[in-house]
Amino acid sequence: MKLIIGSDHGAVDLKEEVKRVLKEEFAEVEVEDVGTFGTESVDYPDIAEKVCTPVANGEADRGIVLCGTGIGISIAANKIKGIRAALCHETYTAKMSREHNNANVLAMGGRTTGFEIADEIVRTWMKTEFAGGRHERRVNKIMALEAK
Ligand SMILES: O=C(CO)[C@H](O)[C@H](O)[C@H](O)COP(=O)(O)O
Repeated sequence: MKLIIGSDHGAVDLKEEVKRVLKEEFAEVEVEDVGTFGTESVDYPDIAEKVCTPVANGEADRGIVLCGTGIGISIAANKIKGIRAALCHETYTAKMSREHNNANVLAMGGRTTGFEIADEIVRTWMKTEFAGGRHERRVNKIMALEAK
C-alpha cells in the first residue's frame, strides 16, 4: 500500500507524529510526505491537492491530510473527484469512515487533536476494512453525485 501525507503549517508536528506511528506499526506501507516542512504559512487547498490527486488517479491507495482543525483541508480534499475524506476526532468515526464510507483519505486537526488520540485514530483507520454490502450501494451513490 502507498499512502501520501501532507499538512499545512498548523499540523506539521502532528504530521511527524503520524509518520512515526505509520513507520513503527505499518512498516509495509510506503509513505510519501508532500509537506509542508516548516512553520511558514501555506494554503491547505494546495496540500489537499498534492495528497489527493495521486490517490484519485490510483497512483496511491490512501491519503492523510492535516491542517489546524482538519476542516479546511477535508473540505478541499472532498472537492477532488474520487476522494472520500473523513475528518475524525475519535476512533469510532475513524472506524465507521472505513467500514461504512470506504474513506480513502483521513483528515485530522493539529490544533484540535492530541497525539495520543490521533495515534489511535490512525491505527483504527489503517486497520479497518470496508464492509461492502449495503454500504457499497451507498458509496456508489456518493460517487454518482460527482457525475451530476
Ligand atoms: O483550514 C483550516 C480551518 O478550517 C485550518 O485550520 C488552517 O490550518 C487554518 O485556517 C490556518 O490558519 P492560520 O491563522 O493561517 O494559521
